Amino acid sequence: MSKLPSISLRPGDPGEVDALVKLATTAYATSIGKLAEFSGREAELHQAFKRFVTAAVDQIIVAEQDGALVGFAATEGRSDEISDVWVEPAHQGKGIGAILLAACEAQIKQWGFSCSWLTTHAQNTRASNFYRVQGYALLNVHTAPSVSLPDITYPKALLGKQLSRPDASKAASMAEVRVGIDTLDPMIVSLIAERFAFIDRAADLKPALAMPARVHERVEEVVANARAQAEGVGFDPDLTEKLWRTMIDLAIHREDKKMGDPSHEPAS
Ligand SMILES: C=C(O[C@@H]1C=C(C(=O)O)C=C[C@H]1O)C(=O)O
Repeated sequence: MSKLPSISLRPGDPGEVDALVKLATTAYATSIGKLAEFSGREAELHQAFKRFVTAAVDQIIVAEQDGALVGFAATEGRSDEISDVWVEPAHQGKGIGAILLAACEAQIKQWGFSCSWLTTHAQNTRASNFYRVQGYALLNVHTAPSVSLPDITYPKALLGKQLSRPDASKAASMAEVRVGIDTLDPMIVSLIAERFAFIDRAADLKPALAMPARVHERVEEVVANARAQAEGVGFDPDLTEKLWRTMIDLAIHREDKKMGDPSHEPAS
């Protein structure tokens, strides 16, 4: 059985400014630093991080694993913007970023905001995928200066997440109804996109297993699960079944198309 990482969070300490700056500059070099024109500017970047960490150290949330500093995150003052999430490269992919992000979101919610937002380099696909999985929706892509070195501009993705959802029973006007719907739809679309990524993987894997696109027993199992889930939350199971059968038909159609397409290269 694999050992779960024992991550603990605590506020930053003024005595560890240099260690935090080192962590951030190392993580930066392997992400944004590879995408934007920062070469030859390492010393200035180091200074910029040092100024930021020194000024904000008590607002920084530090992650430790077995006593070692493995990451940190920060909000832009007491605001709804998450300005920094850095994880030591050797410790990336272990869920530390998700823990740090959730800690920032909990603070933002506590301060009374209903959304959190952040920017990342638009071509930093690893970061974008991470934030998408954590529930962030892409709001726009715009060109803006680097916070650390403002003479350098690069395409930034603005990502946002709804931290608390509108309550339908409290919507008093059609305008509020529509705000509620417009808040939920981006989340639903993100989840559908994630679900269909698994459908695409099924189309990759099924040919080698001689499995057809439509597996009747599995379809019935998925529909039964959705009906049970609907009943559990007090929603109409028949309506849920209709929605799910339509979605599954679309999924099977997509699998069939991919599997029959001679240009489709199944992943090994
Ligand atoms: C993903 C699969 O392919 C199809 C799609 C399904 C779905 O959308 O959940 C369920 C059954 C399958 O026929 C699968 O076989 O599990």
